[in-house]
Amino acid sequence: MMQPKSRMKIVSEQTLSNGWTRLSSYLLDYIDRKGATQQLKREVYHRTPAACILLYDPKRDLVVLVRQFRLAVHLNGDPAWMIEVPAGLLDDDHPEAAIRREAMEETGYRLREARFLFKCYMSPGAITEVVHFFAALIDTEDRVAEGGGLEEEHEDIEVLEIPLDDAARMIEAGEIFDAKTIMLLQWAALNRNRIG
Ligand SMILES: Nc1nc2c(ncn2[C@@H]2O[C@H](COP(=O)(O)OP(=O)(O)O[C@H]3O[C@H](CO)[C@@H](O)[C@H](O)[C@@H]3O)[C@@H](O)[C@H]2O)c(=O)[nH]1
Ligand SMILES: [Mg+2]
Repeated sequence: MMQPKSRMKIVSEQTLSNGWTRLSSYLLDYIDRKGATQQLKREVYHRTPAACILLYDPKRDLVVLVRQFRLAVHLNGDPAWMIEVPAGLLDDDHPEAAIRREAMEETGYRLREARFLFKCYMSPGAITEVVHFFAALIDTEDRVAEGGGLEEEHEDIEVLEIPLDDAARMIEAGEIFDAKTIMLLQWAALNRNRIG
């Protein structure tokens, strides 16, 4: 069998846009499974890595979620003050350091242990972004600040504390419709007895 690397060669890359994130267009020589060479054009959005976290309080049996405005969701005509797990870009930090920082900035919770679960590509057809998933147990006394996001970045983040069962129902009701959030809530439901 042909090695995957020799089946694909990047012929050219052109930057289409270089704003907040770079978007580029590639030409590839690609050898398909039958051995025929195809020239493919692919556009890629170069997003940097990110991390997200399930914050679960076993005593109160609740999760800490955040609500903020998401323009892309608004443009699709969906309710745009989206409920999500805390998340953020790594900004060159190690994933665990980054998620500790984001949890504090967004929710005011200082994490004790943060457990790495898995990493995922959320949209591998076009976006380089890989998201590192974490879970942490929290308690009321771990909330040492208000959260709400960084003023200098104009973040306007509402902190929500929602019983895990209610959050699960909100997925079914279409009130929670962010992929990373659904994945972590389902992980919590599957592992409730082991994490509590
Ligand atoms: N100026 C400018 N600022 C931006 C732009 N896009 C985002 N920002 C700012 O960049 C910061 C990003 O905040 P983070 O907490 O680091 O990231 P996030 O937006 O929560 O991202 C997480 O969720 C996204 C949606 O699920 C994910 O796409 C992302 O990878 C990550 O998981 C915010 O202050 C936001 O306002 C932009 O185009 N221009
Ligand atoms: Mg964020």
